[in-house]
Amino acid sequence: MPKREIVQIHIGQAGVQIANACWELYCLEHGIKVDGTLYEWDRSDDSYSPFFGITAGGRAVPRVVMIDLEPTVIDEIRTGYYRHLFHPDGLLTGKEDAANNYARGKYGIGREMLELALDRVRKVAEECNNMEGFILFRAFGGGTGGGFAALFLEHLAGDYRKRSVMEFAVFPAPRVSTIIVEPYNAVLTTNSSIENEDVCFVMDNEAVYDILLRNLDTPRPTYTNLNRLLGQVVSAVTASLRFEGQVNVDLTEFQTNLVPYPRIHFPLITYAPFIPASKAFHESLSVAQLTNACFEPANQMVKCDPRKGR
Ligand SMILES: Nc1nc2c(ncn2[C@@H]2O[C@H](COP(=O)(O)OP(=O)(O)OP(=O)(O)O)[C@@H](O)[C@H]2O)c(=O)[nH]1
Repeated sequence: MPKREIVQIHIGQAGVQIANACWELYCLEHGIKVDGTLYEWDRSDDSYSPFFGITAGGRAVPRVVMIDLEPTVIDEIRTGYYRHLFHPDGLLTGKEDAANNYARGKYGIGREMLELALDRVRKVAEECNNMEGFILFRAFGGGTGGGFAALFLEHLAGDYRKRSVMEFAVFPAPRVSTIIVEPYNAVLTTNSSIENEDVCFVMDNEAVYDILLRNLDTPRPTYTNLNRLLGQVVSAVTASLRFEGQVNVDLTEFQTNLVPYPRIHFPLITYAPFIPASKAFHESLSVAQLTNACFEPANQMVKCDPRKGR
């Protein structure tokens, strides 16, 4: 039986910038160089195979499609450090963004991009032998991440009915926001997420910002810092999909274990330990300490109070 294969889809500015951090980390974890060649190819270790395909020439190619309605963010990848890693067909851009407008992303310019986006996903999916599902990354508050992604998800769920869809989404933060209409976009897009996805992990920038500020000695966190931390969390969540071990699971098991009712599928992520680089070599932690830390509100990736149920 071939190993499971998972296609990752990054939508909108936030989705694509998080992709930078995630794929950088996956490459480091699996010993893959910036051009896709492997540092030491141990044929018995195929832990990269859920996320990377391998060409006849021995190069690892990420199973990924990145979609944005405007070109600048993806152009940075096209010209950046990892430009040789990604398949050019997996990078899809339009000319204008959705201007933070859900309707523009869903019914306006987003609609024109839909067929092409689904086609690119189909191309990646057809190269798999045992595709298990999709992992989506986006921001609920953007016009592209909210509106276009909602439209895209409806069609994706229709085309791949039996495949799991898991998502990591940036949820609008309660107090800091760059876009005034973010809450509207998020509410509108939540419905598509409830209907068309199996599990959706939400994170908010305010919570991650506070973690960087308080626990990781980062005085002025930038999007790169936020995304690297999110990348770390995504890597930890997906480690059990990639590496062999007792907790090796597939995408459907995530759903079985974490989702009590199909429509209530927004697990809260907490992470531990957060240790700044300066202290990393001086700390030792027990399982009990780590477990307790996971129940600390300061370690949550979303600003909310679970005791109040919201
Ligand atoms: N964590 C993180 N959040 C981001 C990043 N870029 C934007 N955001 C957040 O994403 C939300 C806005 O969504 P964007 O992804 O910028 O918008 P979009 O989906 O590209 O939509 P349009 O710009 O309207 O086409 C805001 O809450 C931003 O704070 C990023 O690189 N990392």
